[in-house]
Amino acid sequence: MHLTNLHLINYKSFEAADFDLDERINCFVGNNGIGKTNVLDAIYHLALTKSYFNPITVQNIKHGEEFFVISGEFLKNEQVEKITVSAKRGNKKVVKRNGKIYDKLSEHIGLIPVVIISPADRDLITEGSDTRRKFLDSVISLENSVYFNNLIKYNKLIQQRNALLKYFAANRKFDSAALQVYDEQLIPLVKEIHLTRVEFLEQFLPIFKDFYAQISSSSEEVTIHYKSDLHNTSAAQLFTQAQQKDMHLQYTSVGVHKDDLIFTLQDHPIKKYGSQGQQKSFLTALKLAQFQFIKERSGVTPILLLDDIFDKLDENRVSQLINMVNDDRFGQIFISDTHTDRTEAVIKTTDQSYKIFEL
Ligand SMILES: Nc1ncnc2c1ncn2[C@@H]1O[C@H](COP(=O)(O)OP(=O)(O)OP(=O)(O)O)[C@@H](O)[C@H]1O
Repeated sequence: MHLTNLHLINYKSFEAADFDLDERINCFVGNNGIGKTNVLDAIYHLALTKSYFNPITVQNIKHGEEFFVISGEFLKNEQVEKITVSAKRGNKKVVKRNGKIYDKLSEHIGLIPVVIISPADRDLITEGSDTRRKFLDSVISLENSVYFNNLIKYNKLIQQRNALLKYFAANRKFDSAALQVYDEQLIPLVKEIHLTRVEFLEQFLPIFKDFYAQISSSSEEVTIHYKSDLHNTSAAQLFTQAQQKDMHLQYTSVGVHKDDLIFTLQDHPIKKYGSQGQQKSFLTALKLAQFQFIKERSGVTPILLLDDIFDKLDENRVSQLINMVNDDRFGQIFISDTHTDRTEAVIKTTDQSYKIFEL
């Protein structure tokens, strides 16, 4: 699958732009702030119906304009898929597939698999546990709709349970039986979500470690620990034990919405002890493992968006990375970089067709 052309109107910094794309490698080069990342983001937007960098739709409309349109033609299984995403101030976003408007944007997810590797991924290391859970959930959900639906049910029940705890506090009462009605519905969901996460990580971890070893060409030991209260305590016990605390806090303090992933390098948290290059290598390996996982499960090779990829990596890691993507495992790739010469020199070492767009 690949994108053959991309057309933008009033998308972020672009008034109008057209790109006829190469089937393999496309590089967008130019100075800081020129719009390289915006092009990659437009492709992400076409695939996943939202921006990777700014989920607030109106803020993706060019300043002073009323609407944006992104359209692109993908060639998938020898069929053309024309996708259009448009948004007008004050109106809902419209996504069309071959001229037909989707009733629900979620119906589009999965048609065009895309993986982005960007400096913004550092949030996965620096930010709170919800960022890492979102990543974990998005990778699993893409190929497991039961998991996705369980998560939706679970989150709804937690919201309702929290509302009940607030009601108890406001009315100075406590009804353990009413709380248990929620706990009984939550318990099987907690068990399933926890088990799916454990099983997923067992499969994902070796792929991730393998990519890290390739990029770093070293024996630096990296791993991902799945932190969860559910490893040692049953869901039923957890909810019962936390009842008093939850009453006091007025929210549910235990459950799979408190799980986290701990990223380590040589057994130490990478957040505190990893260099910038090691952190970038870690995140790149994480995203490439996501790529591999989606590819294996869906049978479709995702489009790979490499934003500012050469920044902070030493020459050795850059060349390892390029060696890796110069492989039949990968399909169409988009790269953004500030240096035309550097990009061209690196890309020329591959035996792939490429186009360079100077912005
Ligand atoms: N809604 C918008 N309307 C107009 N301009 C916008 C909008 N949103 C973002 N921009 C502009 O887009 C530019 C950023 O573009 P982008 O992030 O693609 O740059 P870049 O070429 O990747 O830069 P760098 O090399 O620094 O990463 C900024 O100048 C920003 O002001």
